Amino acid sequence: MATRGSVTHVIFDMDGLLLDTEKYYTEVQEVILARYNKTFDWDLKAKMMGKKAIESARIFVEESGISDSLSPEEFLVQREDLLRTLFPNSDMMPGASRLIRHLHEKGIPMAVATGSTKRHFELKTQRHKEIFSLMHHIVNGEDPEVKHGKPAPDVFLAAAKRFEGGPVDPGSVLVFEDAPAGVNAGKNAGMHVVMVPDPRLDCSLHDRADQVLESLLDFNPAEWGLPPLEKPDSIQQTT
Ligand SMILES: O=P(O)(O)OC[C@H](O)CO
Ligand SMILES: [Mg+2]
Repeated sequence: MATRGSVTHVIFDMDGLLLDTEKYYTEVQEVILARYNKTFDWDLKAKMMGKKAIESARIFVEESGISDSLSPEEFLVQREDLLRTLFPNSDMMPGASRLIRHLHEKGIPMAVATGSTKRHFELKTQRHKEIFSLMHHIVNGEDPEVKHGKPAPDVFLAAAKRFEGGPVDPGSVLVFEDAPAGVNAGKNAGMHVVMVPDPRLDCSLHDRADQVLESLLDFNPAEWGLPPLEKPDSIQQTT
């Protein structure tokens, strides 16, 4: 089979890609905007997702036209209480556990590169410690090497550096992302990017991805020169 590239290492985004957590941000942001008689839409969502908290907070108050009433810092305080009650319920996205277990079994080194804070990472993953323990390392948005959030390449370059024998050549890394800013970050780092976007995201925001999939269940490792799934057509497991 002709492959798209010779991939040796994999870096996963977390929110909206491995974990079904973007819905919590959406829900909470809808609640906050409703307090100002405004509605939250997918144009605004697309601009915020994947970014560091303070960066997305600035976009939120400015683009929704409430910056005279609510500062980015105040928004984060309001959001925090609501998010903290929701994050411990986080579920894995379909196909995430299956793919991670497969790549781990085959000895492919994996990492997570998230814009999320360390504290939020702990809350979101508390029910999924075993699966996240299969990652060689995790880089979060508060890491000192991540000077700029996605779409800057910092978080992916930091993750590529920390593999055994690193830094890994970006051309050998496959990134999985759900957010436009995250796809741009992976491409800005010189890596291959598979995008698994929410279907509500405008298709024009898929442009820079090397491959766009509806679900991680549709990913075919062999296409990227990675060890093939044993029985890709008969696997019933969805998580
Ligand atoms: O998608 P991630 O994992 O980089 O997380 C970013 C924010 O926490 C949520 O959009
Ligand atoms: Mg994401």
